[in-house]
Amino acid sequence: MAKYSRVSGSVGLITLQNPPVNALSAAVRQGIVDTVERALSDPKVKSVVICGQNGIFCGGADIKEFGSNMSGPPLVPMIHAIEAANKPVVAAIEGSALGGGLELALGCHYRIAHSKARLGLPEVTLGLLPAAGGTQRLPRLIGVPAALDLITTGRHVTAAEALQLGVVDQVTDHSTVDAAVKFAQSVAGKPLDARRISTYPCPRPSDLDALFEGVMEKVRQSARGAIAPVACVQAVRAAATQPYTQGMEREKELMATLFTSGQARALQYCFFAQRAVSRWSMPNGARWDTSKPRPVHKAAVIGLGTMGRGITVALAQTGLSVIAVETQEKQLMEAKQAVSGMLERGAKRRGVAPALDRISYSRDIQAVADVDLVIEAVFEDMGLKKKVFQQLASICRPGTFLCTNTSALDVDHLASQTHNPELVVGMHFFAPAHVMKLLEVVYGPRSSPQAVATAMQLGKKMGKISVAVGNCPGFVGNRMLKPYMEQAFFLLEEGATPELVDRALEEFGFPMGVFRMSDLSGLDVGWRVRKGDGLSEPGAPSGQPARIRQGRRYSPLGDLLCEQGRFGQKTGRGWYQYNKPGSRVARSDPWLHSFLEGYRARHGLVARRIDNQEVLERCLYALINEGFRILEDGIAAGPEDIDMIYVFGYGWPRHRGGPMFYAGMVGLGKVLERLEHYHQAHPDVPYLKPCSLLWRLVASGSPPLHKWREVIKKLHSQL
Ligand SMILES: C[C@H](O)[C@H](C)C(=O)SCCNC(=O)CCNC(=O)[C@H](O)C(C)(C)COP(=O)([O-])OP(=O)([O-])OC[C@H]1O[C@@H](n2cnc3c(N)ncnc32)[C@H](O)[C@@H]1OP(=O)([O-])[O-]
Repeated sequence: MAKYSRVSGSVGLITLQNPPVNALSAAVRQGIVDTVERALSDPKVKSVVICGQNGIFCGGADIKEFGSNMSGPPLVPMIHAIEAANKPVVAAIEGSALGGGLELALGCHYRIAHSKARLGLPEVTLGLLPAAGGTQRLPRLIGVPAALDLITTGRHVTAAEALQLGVVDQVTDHSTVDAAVKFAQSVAGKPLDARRISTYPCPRPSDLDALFEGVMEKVRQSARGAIAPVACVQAVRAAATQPYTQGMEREKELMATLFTSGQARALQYCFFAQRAVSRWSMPNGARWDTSKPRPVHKAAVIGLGTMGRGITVALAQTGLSVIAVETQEKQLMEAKQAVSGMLERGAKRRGVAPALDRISYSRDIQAVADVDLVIEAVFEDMGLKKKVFQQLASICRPGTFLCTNTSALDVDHLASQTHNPELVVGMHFFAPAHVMKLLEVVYGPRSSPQAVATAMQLGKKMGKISVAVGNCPGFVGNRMLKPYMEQAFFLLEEGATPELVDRALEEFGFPMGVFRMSDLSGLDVGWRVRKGDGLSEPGAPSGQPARIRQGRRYSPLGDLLCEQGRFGQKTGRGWYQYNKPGSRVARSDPWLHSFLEGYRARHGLVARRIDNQEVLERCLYALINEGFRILEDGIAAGPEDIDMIYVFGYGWPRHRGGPMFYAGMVGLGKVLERLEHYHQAHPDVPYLKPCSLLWRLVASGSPPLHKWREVIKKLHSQL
């Protein structure tokens, strides 16, 4: 919908009306066509202003319409009509002008933005490209390199940067509509030919081919198999090499290749899933809209190791006052320095003052007596954490929320160390905690909805994608990682190499394969967990490490490397070799290959040829199968929760939607059939045994993902 009014006597004011972001739905597009026609035919109107209701210009095309048959007037001719108008049209940009919203503004003759506005063409993040003239008008307005940057990254720019780039003509700190109306009056009657961007020649950088080859190479590398960024470069190239009309044809052609692609569906699924996970629910019926968070003004962090420091920075950057506690003097001094450095670098990047004064440091845990919420981040040892929770329970004032950053330990067991287990939840950050977007908020059976609501709200305040999950070993992310890693180890036993497994996973889109990731995070981390699970000790009478533990197949490969001090990057040797401890460039290690051959010979294993498909099916389907068990157990409320955890915390390629979305794309029947196939081949690997929820979904015709919750609900009601 678009509202029309005449203001200041001679200005036609068109207001887009489609809350919350005035997306260009069919009704809004029709409204624009009608109101523009009205303004142009109204003799009293000398100029026109287009603005958006509720302080936001336009969030672009209506993404919700993409899944259905698009109706209503198409965008391209609608914008052409505005550009061709014989009266000046001024866009008054407040809040956001994104995607089709910015393309609409680029069709206008002038653009006035509020200083707090954000502008951009983020279509590439939805697996698309700017298909309403953005790839043809923006390069003509701001030049090819700048346009390539905005279109291939999809990043939002501030009004100040937009002015500097030439995207907008004026920036105001006051009412943008008033400024735009005044401006529109000032340009009434002035010639417009020089303001029709599509008629501009596109500046041709002298080294055009070299520029595009360079950008294409960079884009292909960072895209990791995503097709939209490549198409964006091709579309802008058309702007630089062809007349506008042909360029628009090329833009349309390329968009057609993307619009129905699986990647576009995956990325648009992620857009909505990212927002859906904030609408959390718990098996006991507590929900986001019925549980009121309690405000947190003062927080504390206990333990200033790597995670504690990152959490302190993330909290301080929200403007909260933070008490950072570390009992070891040396560790405290190092932490102070590290935290200040992280805050200063972050502030410089964001162009704000560092929140150094928000943090006070102490060696005495008594200092946290008066805070609203505490996050414990001491060493991952249950004994130590229990002691800290007992101390906090006696020190903190009544009602203080006690949160733990444990990545796998039993949150409810820690809650038992206090008198108020309802105030205890897990807040599982991912390293580096001030950078990684994911936060698993872990509720135990006694955690109160208010504790979960407060932790979720604090997560949002820290700019995190917070996902509420139930308490179980490894919660969601690490629990699914176990079968994934286990399969990778088994594949090495059967003939694969770390290079082959990692290459298959990186070609799938992961930034790092499982073995390079293991070398980065340290093989000793997993070793400690396996020891904790009582898995990594006993050897067979033959002296050979047993390959059956706790009644299931087990691969001691990781343990054997750790026993030789091969912890990965930190020791310069792991699954790969590195120039020196701490260096990051992985090189194949002949020692590792002969070690694997020796290991297979000792265990009577015969290496066989393993291809990428088997690597992907075994590693990813085992992980997905555990995802179905997690849904069955009610640990995660829906597939979106699992998918956002893997996209934001474990490097699952966003253009593949997430493990559960991917399973739907592959076909649940196919996933089930392949798991059965591998389980028959490896009956001693329970993680490959298809989960009953998967059977049930396939039996009910493999419903689309958004219908899974109904099947899960029915399953729980029958349990
Ligand atoms: C031809 C053309 O070339 C092409 C093809 C296109 O134009 S493709 C489209 C390109 N546009 C985009 O990529 C911009 C997408 N939106 C955003 O980046 C953000 O929304 C925002 C504008 C910066 C506001 O952020 P926010 O934090 O204040 O609120 P929110 O929670 O994010 O959003 C509030 C609510 O609005 C919904 N929403 C937001 N943008 C939407 C859109 N473009 N279409 C439909 N719904 C949208 C969102 O799902 C949420 O719904 P619900 O969860 O409440 O039910």
